[in-house]
Amino acid sequence: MAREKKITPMMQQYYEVRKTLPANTLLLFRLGDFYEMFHEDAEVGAQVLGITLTKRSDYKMAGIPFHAAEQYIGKVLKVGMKVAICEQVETPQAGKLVKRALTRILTPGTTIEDNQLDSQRNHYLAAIEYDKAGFSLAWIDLSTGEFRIAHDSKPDDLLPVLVSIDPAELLLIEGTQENWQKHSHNNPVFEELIHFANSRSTSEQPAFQFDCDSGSQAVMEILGVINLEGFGIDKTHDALGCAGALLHYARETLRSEPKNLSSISEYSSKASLLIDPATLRNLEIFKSTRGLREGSLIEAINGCKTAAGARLLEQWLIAPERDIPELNRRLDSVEQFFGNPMAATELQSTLKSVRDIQRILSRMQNRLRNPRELGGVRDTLAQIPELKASIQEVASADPADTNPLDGLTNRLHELPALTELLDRALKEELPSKLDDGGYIATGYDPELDRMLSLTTDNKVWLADLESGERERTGIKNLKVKYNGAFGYFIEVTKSNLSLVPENYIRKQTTVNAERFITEDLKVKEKEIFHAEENSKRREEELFLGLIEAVLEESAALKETAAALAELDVFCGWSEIARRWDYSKPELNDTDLLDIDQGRHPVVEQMLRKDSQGLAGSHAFVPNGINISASNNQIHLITGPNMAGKSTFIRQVALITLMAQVGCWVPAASAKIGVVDRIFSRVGASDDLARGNSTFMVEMNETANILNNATESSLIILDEIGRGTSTYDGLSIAWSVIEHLHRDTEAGPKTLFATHYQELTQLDKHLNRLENYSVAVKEWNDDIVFVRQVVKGAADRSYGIQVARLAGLPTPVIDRAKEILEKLESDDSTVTVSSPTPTPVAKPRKKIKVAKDENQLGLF
Ligand SMILES: Nc1ncnc2c1ncn2[C@@H]1O[C@H](COP(=O)(O)OP(=O)(O)OP(=O)(O)O)[C@@H](O)[C@H]1O
Repeated sequence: MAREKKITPMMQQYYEVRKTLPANTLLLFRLGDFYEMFHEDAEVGAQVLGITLTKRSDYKMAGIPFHAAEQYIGKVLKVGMKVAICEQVETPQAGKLVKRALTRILTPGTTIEDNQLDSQRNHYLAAIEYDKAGFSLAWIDLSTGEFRIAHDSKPDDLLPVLVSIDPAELLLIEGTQENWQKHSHNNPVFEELIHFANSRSTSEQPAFQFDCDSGSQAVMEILGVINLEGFGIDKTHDALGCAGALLHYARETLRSEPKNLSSISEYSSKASLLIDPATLRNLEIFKSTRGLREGSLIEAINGCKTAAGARLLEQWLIAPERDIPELNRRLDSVEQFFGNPMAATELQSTLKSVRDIQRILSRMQNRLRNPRELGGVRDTLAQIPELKASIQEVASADPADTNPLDGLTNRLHELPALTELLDRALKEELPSKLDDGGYIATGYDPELDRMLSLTTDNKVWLADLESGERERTGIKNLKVKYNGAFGYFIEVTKSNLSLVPENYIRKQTTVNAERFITEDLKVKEKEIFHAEENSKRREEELFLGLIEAVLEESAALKETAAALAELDVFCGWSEIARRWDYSKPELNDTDLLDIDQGRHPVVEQMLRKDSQGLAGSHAFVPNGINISASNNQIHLITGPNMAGKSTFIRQVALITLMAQVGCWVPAASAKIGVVDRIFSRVGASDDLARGNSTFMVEMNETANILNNATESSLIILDEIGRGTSTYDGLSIAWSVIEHLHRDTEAGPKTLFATHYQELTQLDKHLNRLENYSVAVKEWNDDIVFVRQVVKGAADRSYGIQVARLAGLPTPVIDRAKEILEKLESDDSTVTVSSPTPTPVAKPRKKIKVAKDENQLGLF
């Protein structure tokens, strides 16, 4: 029989904690100066962190030094796992098991530590519930205190915001993912949700945690209110269940209430410009198709100098507006800085010294405090008077009575008493760790000064002791030293031992020397330890007092931080507008989109970069558009490959979006009738990983557009139908256009780029369709791209010329020309001449318009 193994009390303690943890969690168990992992955790941890796996008696172990823990924890969170921290919560005593407790569970969505967050991006934890009542959503950023909910009967209307917030972690009711899988067959919403959940850390929680009543109660409790009317939210709001689940999870992981939540707000899809997930990807709003920030719209229009500014810009892009007064406030604010470049530049350079108050405050409220961040509050407050004065300079240049910047200035609080206190209390240079001590300025607290002078006196006493003893004993290299194990001692080298006086008490022998203490030194040592302990305790007390003083002003500080972020976005936008020659768009509620000399914000910057800042042959060619839902609703755009069709239709969508976040636009002028949605079907975004063929994706996206577009929407469609056979594709493209045109007075504004020449005939039949083309010049059988959008259809497609430009071998080009000629002459008997295969598609025939019925016939 196997001998029963004895478990040590410490390991017993370990197992007790381990069994309470959620799945996918590594337990870091504090043992002295190390966090240790045991058993399976050690194996996983060693692999994820690249550290050594060791074996002690019969279990595996892996450890990390406690002072370097943060960077290791960051690595674990990055792979989507959680980390539980079990700390020693009392001073260890020899022979006694030290008390330990779980102090924190760090998860990808709830971490608030500085070096585990991307300072430029919001960091959300989201909860979703999708049932018969509709789609509910709540999200929270624990690092800033932002807390929002949303409910919609149509999930399509909330997918845009869900995908845009891109949460680090997702909470779902137990069994949800299995349920989604069951319903996913040919249902794009479920497919999108499954893909969304699979691409981030997801935790399924018991259904009771999503209960609406208890959620509502929990939200009111945490915000300290008896109803939610003050936030414009009904107590029975369907998404309060999700909000409750978030709070429950936050409490579990922080091991205490989140203390930095002071408000909750509702996101309404009705008040926002909605951009469905496919369009967000296609238009490369938050990242390029290669998955990078570089090449995205957000990168092109980010001129922020502070992290909080960059995060606000992201928030505005997450929920673009339809509210014209709010958009005008932003556009007007940019104008103020645009007109005063000197002041704007000055403001921007001052903003560089502003610290991230939103996140610092959130950490302070949740017990993560350090002297350097406290100093950050001081340094930021010190900038406020100067910032206010600079804004006033800008604002006073405007003779109007009310200035768009007034509201912003009023939200910047100088807090003179707090500023003075922090100035007086803190040293200039501050440590990042509380334990390091030495952060309170001399003269702030007489008590601390007295304790510190004792320590200084003691150091003098020790120095005096060394020189005095050297003289008294005649031992020239006698030293007074200190180490952690023995405290203070006198060290004498072996060669001088004969000179050691009688009152020295031998303590330790080393290879070359003997160590001694004396009665006096022992007494002094006690005094020194006592004084150091006292001064450290006193310093921490004072630190807590200062934290209290900051937290008392948390509401004003929060408001100031938010205003600073706005200021940063406006200044950044004004600088971009100047640098790239943007103009202020005029927003209205008509059905018109009128852009004069528009440019693509990202391609324009890329071209300039490629030409190392020089204009000329690499300069972007501007193009305008005038399109309205009730007049010329559909623009059919033809033109050769590479001519610039996709770029043009995308730039129209991007300019509209930019105007609806309040940013100036790359155009000579723009009048934008506010749109409710932007849809796109652009490019071939293969989705094989999600089990869909290219054509299936194209049709899913098209179906979504046809089902959800309204007269106030903007649609850009690029080569619909090209993923299938010519006739099928043409027929689909044709009927899509007919459907969008509708028999009514107006329809969604649509830009339709195509290579199907046949469709250009549709203008004879559909009175709100106009033909446009991107012009090229022909020169000796070659083509030159001029990138200009002109009225009228393109006469031919020039595919073969473009293929030659791309470097296709000459024999292939010559043979292609031969085949094309035969096909165009309606001769279906193309001679087979190896190695070029016979074309499989039937030759294309011309479209005829059946004159008498006003109907189109294909054959
Ligand atoms: N207005 C413009 N000014 C300068 N360069 C442009 C402009 N429009 C497009 N380009 C350049 O031309 C390239 C091709 O443009 P785009 O992809 O829009 O062509 P396309 O007509 O849609 O081609 P295809 O039909 O093959 O998809 C772009 O990558 C861009 O670099």
